[in-house]
Amino acid sequence: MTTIPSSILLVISGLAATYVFLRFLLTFTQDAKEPPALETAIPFLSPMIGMRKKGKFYVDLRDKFNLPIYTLRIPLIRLYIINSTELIPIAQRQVRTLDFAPMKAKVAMNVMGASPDGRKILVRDQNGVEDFSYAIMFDKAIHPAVTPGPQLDAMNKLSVQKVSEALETLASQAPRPLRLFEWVKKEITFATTEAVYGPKNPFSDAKIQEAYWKFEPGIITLLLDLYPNLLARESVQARKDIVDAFNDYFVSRGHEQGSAFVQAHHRHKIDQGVTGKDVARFEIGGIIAILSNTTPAAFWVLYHAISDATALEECRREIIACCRVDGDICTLDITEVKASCPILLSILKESLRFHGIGTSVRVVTQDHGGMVMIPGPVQHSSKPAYGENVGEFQHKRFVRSPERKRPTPIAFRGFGGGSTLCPGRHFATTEVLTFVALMIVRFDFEPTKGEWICPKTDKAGMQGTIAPPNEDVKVQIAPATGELAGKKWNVVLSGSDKGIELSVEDIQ
Ligand code: HEM
Repeated sequence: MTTIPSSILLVISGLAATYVFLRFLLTFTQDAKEPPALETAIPFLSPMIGMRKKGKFYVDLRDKFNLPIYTLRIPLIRLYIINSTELIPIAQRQVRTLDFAPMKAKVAMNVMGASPDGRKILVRDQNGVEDFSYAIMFDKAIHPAVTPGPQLDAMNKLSVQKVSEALETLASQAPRPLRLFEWVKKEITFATTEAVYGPKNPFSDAKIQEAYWKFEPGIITLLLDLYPNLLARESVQARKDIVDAFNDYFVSRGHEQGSAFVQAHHRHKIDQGVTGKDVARFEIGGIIAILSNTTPAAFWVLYHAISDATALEECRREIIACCRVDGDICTLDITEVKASCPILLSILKESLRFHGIGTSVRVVTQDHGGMVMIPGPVQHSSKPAYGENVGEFQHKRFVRSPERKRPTPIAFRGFGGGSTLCPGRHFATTEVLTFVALMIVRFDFEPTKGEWICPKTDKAGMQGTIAPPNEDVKVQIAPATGELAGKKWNVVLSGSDKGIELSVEDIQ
């Protein structure tokens, strides 16, 4: 008979004792008033392992346990995860009990690399607002510049012009092959930053664009402060290059020729006492906000508009209906596109739903502390909210029609919601719609592989709210044939003081 060596027996009994202790700890430290704690295989540790699956982890837990809200216990912190769509507005209304400002301060300190003085500004109470007043006052400071009205129109007009110029250049090169994501990334980064930063835009230097895409993958390592100088060296160096370029920009007063948005952000920094190179460091947060989601969003909206023949035909038809032809000149007013192209807008929202990976996070400032999380993928895969075909990309899902059940608006988290609702949504949407509308009326597309194969997204990091594709899509583009072939394009934005419905907050 074989016997088990005593050392192995010792390890097994040690593990069993640890397991019993952890289970005991979980049960006896869980308050009856808290949402139920999930019975995970190894208390405290299993959730940490599961989180590697990112958004899918929370979707799997929703499907397995079917709870409206639950507690996940990981070492040192409680996470309260909201599944129920109805609970979202209730949680979002508790603006200071469930507060994003402390989290934003942490992001700002670590990711932007604030100096010791800058760190103090991020956490302090200024003018009696309360702690973290920098973050709390930020939204108010930039609000007029990004809300529908003349200031936003001015920034939108510049972005429309830059997108239109990029497509003019592309038209002069077509037919040609294109690596779609690489190209979209480059052109959208340029158009967006030109519109925001103006004629002295630091991103007009290709090296600074490259630096941003080197910086981005290290954001989470920087945020968690996981030895970034060792584990995210490339990112730290790239951040330094961006900060140097933006320091030159602010010192030479480049922002004074930029958008109302960059000016409002700059004024906020100065009013809060930010000085020296921190003015440039604090811009890093703004750069992440404007670039990280806009580029994958533009890619996916374009991809889904051109890779489905029916969607392409229907979308083209509604855009062509907005074109005014006068001799050789075809004029397209983007304000009309926004108002009269419901299929294109639906593809945009469906792309954000289908490829959305963002989670809204709030810090609990009372009782046991911890964090409340609203994972976007849980809402975006909800059958009660979207119906049985929730797993499919439906290009007309968001088009209002008597034949179709309207998706529950609260369950659309493409732009987040509540106090952290994306303030740049109207700007970003105008740019993406302009870009895709022009692409599909001006060009024809053939996948180089002979068929459209939708890239997977499971390699996406956690820094953005829309997953970029794992690999690029190669296409052959050619000038579009048809009634508008050979026309000269005049793209305008006549202006609007009304936004379009992009989140439930826009409806209320
Ligand atoms: C299609 C492109 C974009 C998408 C999908 C998007 C989405 C989002 C989401 C999901 C959030 C976080 C919401 C939350 O945590 O609940 C957010 C925050 C933010 N976005 Fe956007 N965004 C886009 C483009 C932009 C642009 C172009 C700007 C600037 C002009 C911008 C400015 C911001 C800012 C400043 C925040 C932080 C808000 C806060 O925490 O107070 N975004 N965005």
